[in-house]
Amino acid sequence: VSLAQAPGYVQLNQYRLLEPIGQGSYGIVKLAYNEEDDTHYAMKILSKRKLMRRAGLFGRAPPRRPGPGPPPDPLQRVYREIAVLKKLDHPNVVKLVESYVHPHFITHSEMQVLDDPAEDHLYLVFQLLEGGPVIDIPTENPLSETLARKYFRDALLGVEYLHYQRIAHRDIKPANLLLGEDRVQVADLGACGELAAAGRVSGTVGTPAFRAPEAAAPADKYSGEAADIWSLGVTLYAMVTGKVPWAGGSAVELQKKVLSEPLTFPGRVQPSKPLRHLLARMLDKDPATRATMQEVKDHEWITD
Ligand SMILES: COc1ccc(C(=O)/C=C\Nc2cc(OC)c(C(=O)O)cc2Cl)cc1
Repeated sequence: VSLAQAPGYVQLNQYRLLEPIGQGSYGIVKLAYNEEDDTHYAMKILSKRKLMRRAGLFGRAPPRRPGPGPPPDPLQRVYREIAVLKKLDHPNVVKLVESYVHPHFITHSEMQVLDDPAEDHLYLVFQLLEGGPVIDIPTENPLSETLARKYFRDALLGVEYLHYQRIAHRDIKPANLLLGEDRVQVADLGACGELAAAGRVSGTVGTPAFRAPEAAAPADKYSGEAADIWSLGVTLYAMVTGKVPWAGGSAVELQKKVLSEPLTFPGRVQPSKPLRHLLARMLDKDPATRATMQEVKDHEWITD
């Protein structure tokens, strides 16, 4: 692996790293040009140091959680994410092309992983979805219900596939619904958890405005599928109104609003009656009575 430092750009093997196209708590995503196949890709660059810091692992072993939750070591979690991504194959889930942890090749099972404690970066190469996120919120120009329905149907199929593979996404939001050749793919399994484990491991993963009210509840009440339905509901609300239903304040204050404030449709955008009904069913604060994936798929606004 050559990180040839030519003037102005970084080269990683056959990939030339170009401008940043995505940024988040996970790290950064850069446009990358592959000289071998004359094709552009999305290169997600993770910093091991940042991962360790976010997990507060410096210096002490993490408290071992009971049950099969995701491994606490964030590096192991990323390796697990890579292994999961390599096994997934669905038109509405992002495709991992290859991954590097510069500079030595260590072959783990069927994937090539570079590992070297000295180097801080971990590189994940994805097919480029040139349209980027389906919508950037907040915006005064939300999507029409027709366009939102087209994109949301794709997102539903992608999430249903993850649930079928016993995976909860746990961070669904517009930024993770990417638009490529006229279809939407679900991205970022960085927060995902096995449904079996997710049933017990609630914790505060994901993004506060999109996080289900029960995410702060005792872990036994938490269901990965129901939490994903909630986040899909907030995402659909954002696609058609241009904003999130509850916002502002600290994460704790926001969590309180999500738990206590009713769903409203202020502002000039009044969604259609069927859509308001679907949103109310997905944003039911009680996960036990919230719409299931099947109910959403069969809803009149979706099947229209
Ligand atoms: C304006 O044009 C644009 C074209 C493409 C993008 C873009 O791709 C952004 C993020 N991409 C990703 C992020 C991921 O996680 C956070 C993962 C993952 O880990 O699954 C995969 C991808 Cl691809 C942005 C703007």
